[in-house]
Amino acid sequence: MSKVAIIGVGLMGGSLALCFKGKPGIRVAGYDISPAELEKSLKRGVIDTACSTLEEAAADADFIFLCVPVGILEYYMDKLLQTTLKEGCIISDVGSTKASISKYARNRITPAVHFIGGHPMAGSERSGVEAAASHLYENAFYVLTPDESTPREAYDRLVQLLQYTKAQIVRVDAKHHDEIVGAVSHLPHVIAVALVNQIARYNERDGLYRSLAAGGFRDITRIASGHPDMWRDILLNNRHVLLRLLRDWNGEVAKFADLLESGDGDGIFKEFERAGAFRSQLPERRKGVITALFDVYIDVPDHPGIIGQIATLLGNHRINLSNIHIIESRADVPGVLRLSFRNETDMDAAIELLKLHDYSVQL
Ligand SMILES: NC(=O)C1=CN([C@@H]2O[C@H](COP(=O)(O)OP(=O)(O)OC[C@H]3O[C@@H](n4cnc5c(N)ncnc54)[C@H](O)[C@@H]3O)[C@@H](O)[C@H]2O)C=CC1
Ligand SMILES: O=C(O)C(=O)Cc1ccc(O)cc1
Repeated sequence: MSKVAIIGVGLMGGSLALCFKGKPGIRVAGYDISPAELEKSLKRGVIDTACSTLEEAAADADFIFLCVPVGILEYYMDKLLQTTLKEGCIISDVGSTKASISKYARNRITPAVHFIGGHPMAGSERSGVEAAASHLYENAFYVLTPDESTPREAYDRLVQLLQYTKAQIVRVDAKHHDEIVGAVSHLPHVIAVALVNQIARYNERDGLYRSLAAGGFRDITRIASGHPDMWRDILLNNRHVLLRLLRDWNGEVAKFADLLESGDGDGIFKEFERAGAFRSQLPERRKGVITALFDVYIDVPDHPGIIGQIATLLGNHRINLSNIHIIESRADVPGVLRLSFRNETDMDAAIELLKLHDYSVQL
């Protein structure tokens, strides 16, 4: 029997637990600071055992996953190293930054146990065990950051366990991880928050801003709704990288201001052309560090109750919708409904079902 201990059974920890629970020879124990969250995860069948202390969860564990906010990872690392751990135990984490916790662990870990940092690059703006899902990591990248002192055997053992997540494991140096993830995840979150706050300020003078920001603006700024506690910790932890990235960002914005000031249409054209060319090379339909929504559009006759019918149809087939939005609905024009799913499997199942019920579906 292998024991897996999940410390912090929220969105990420709960999703990992769901991947492992019920697998042959695995028992999942959970610990959380919030007894209510822990009770919820036990009721939902996310963990086998709810532990009231960290020590109880860690005792005899073969794997321990720290799934708590980045700001308290070091505290838990210290606490774990003060308890009696099983020989060969692997401690990992799911924190969004990797350099500081890896360095912290390297300086303290004893030879009998191992620390291998991890970052499953999938998630959402939601939090808590209610949002946990066994498919969260499917087809996503899962970064592991072992260093030269990590025994091959321990790394392989962790990779083998993580096969249950169906994620693609990639090995990356911890500092390199923080630079890249800083650029493709942390910086976009800062920009989204700043942009939303800029518009919110204008809206104080004129409420039309909020009305016209519906739809596309709302979609492209979805990540601004991330959990403030979690993002405070991430940004502070990666602040040296972010300060550099923000200086570069200021440069990009200043370049646009210059082009506008000098009326340089050719320059503006080239900026869009360059961005479009790089963007077209980005992998499509692959889970990245910012969650993609899988959208389909269907023409719907304008009659009351249609949204309910579609939602019920999908619900009856256990297809999870993440959003539903009417794009056009006037008495004389057929409406277009946009259905958003969190993964390709749900989207494909929905397309098949809707076509079967004679809806006209477009991607
Ligand atoms: N939310 C996301 O999309 C992603 C988050 N991460 C990382 O995963 C980690 C966890 O984030 P989420 O699962 O999203 O958060 P969450 O809020 O859903 O879960 C965190 C859990 O930790 C518990 N917790 C908080 N303080 C604790 C403490 N002192 N002791 C024990 N438990 C405590 C909370 O009660 C909660 O159940 C963070 O380090 C975050 O950076 C990584 C990838 C994606
Ligand atoms: O909401 C989204 O799409 C995210 O960006 C989720 C997320 C948050 C933190 C991470 O370290 C990785 C992914």
